Amino acid sequence: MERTPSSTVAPAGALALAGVTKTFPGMRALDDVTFSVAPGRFHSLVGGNGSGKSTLIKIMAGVYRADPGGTITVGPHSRSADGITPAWSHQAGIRFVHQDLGLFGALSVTENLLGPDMPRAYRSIDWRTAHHQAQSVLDRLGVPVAARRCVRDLRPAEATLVAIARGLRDADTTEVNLLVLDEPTARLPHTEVDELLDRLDALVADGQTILYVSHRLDEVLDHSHSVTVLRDGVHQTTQSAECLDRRRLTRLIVGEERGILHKRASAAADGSAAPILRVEGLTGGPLHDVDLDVRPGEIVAVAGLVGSGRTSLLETIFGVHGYVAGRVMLGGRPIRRGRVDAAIHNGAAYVPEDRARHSAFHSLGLEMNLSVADLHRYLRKGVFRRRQELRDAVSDIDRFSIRAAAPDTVMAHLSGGNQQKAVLARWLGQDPKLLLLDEPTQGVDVGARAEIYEQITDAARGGAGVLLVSSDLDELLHLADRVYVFDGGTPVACATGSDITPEWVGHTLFNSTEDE
Ligand SMILES: Nc1ncnc2c1ncn2[C@@H]1O[C@H](COP(=O)(O)OP(=O)(O)OP(=O)(O)O)[C@@H](O)[C@H]1O
Repeated sequence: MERTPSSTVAPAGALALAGVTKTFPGMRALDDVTFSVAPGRFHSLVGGNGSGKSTLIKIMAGVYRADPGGTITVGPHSRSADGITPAWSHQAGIRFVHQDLGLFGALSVTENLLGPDMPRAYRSIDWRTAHHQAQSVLDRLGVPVAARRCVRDLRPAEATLVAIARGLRDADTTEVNLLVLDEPTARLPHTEVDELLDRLDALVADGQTILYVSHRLDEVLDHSHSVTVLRDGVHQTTQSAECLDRRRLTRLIVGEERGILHKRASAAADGSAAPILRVEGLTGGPLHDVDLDVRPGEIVAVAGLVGSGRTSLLETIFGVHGYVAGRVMLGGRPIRRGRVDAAIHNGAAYVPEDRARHSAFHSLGLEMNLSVADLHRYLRKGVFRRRQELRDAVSDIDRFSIRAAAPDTVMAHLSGGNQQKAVLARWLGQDPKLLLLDEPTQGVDVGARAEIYEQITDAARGGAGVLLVSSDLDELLHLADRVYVFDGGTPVACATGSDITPEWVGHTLFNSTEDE
């Protein structure tokens, strides 16, 4: 392992990047990025979609090779950025927790923590010692989870803490200089976010350096000591979080010219109009006797904890799943159960939560991903109007601030947030009668978030009904005319207009689960 000369040795736990550049074909993802992080700090790395955050992390992990010229220093270990391998990264004491936690759901916490290092007795596993070892790691790190539990039974915050504990399990015997967390709260219900962040604060108080990637600016501002902002692959600033507020940080991320989110004016729904969506007695899968409706121009939100049936509700309405009882009416007409084509034909559009897996065509170009829901628009007399498709793609790219090298860039080469924007653009461009949106701004940057809210509000203003699932409390408060709280696959409470308050949402969510 290379070492820095003693005069430039960074203190243990510190990170220093100098001149890190990464070029993909047709795209400079990182341009001469230089910044450093002091040891024992909670340091956030923020930036718009496609600004280069993941690329930087992948270089530090040895997944991508940087262009020649840069250097990365972690504690006393230093290496040219184009020479980093996964083995060097591990030896230098960098540990990663990715958004996909990489845990094995069917296995116990102990097995996930110890992996190949499970203690053995004769020819089998010494389970007693294994659970004991795993439990002492969890206890040392203050993770309130029993080692014997099965990972699939953990709440999302608990699972994230177990993934962190796996990264730090050897921190008492080996050097762990840096813990890198890639959007760890993106998939957490808002009720569990504080639990995770409090634990991270405690780790930092014990001296752990954390590099925290997030689009959630309130978390960044409330918990970080310092913040680095990337924009379009260029380092904008590294400064103390104390010098920043939400407005300044937003400006640094999106540039001066982009607006900041404003409160939605008021509900625009026509109370006398017939519902665009009516769900009656819907029962099937986790859903139980669900009644709800959405009127034209109305944004109806569904809140609930993980497992409350929120996503199943949208999937069932869209025909992804069948059901055993009840009915779904779109525009006054019953929709055949389990038929996505019937739902689309009757004006429904669906943006799923896991867009990367369920909605993006990774090997196709961006322009095809945008046009795929309405291909016949481009067919004239049997000829496919390819140029028009590309022109429309250019306009969507501009409208949704999608960062791509070209309109026909392969989808797999877009950043996660840009893939999400593309899927949203695909459906919002259709003028649907009913928009089914599952966590529409998860992983989307602060500038595009405002844009997406405007598009959703515009769709409602144009007469569409919107059924929105969101774990983001601000999003619910900003957009919803009406909120249903789900628990155990059924609505347990509903509030409208000014009755939708953070207290009401929190109280209803917790009380409904306590009653179980
Ligand atoms: N394998 C690849 N091939 C080509 N271009 C790529 C590849 N990976 C990333 N890029 C490009 O590099 C740029 C930076 O992407 P990156 O994934 O680092 O962004 P990010 O800041 O993590 O964004 P997000 O917040 O959306 O996750 C993007 O424009 C992306 O399209």
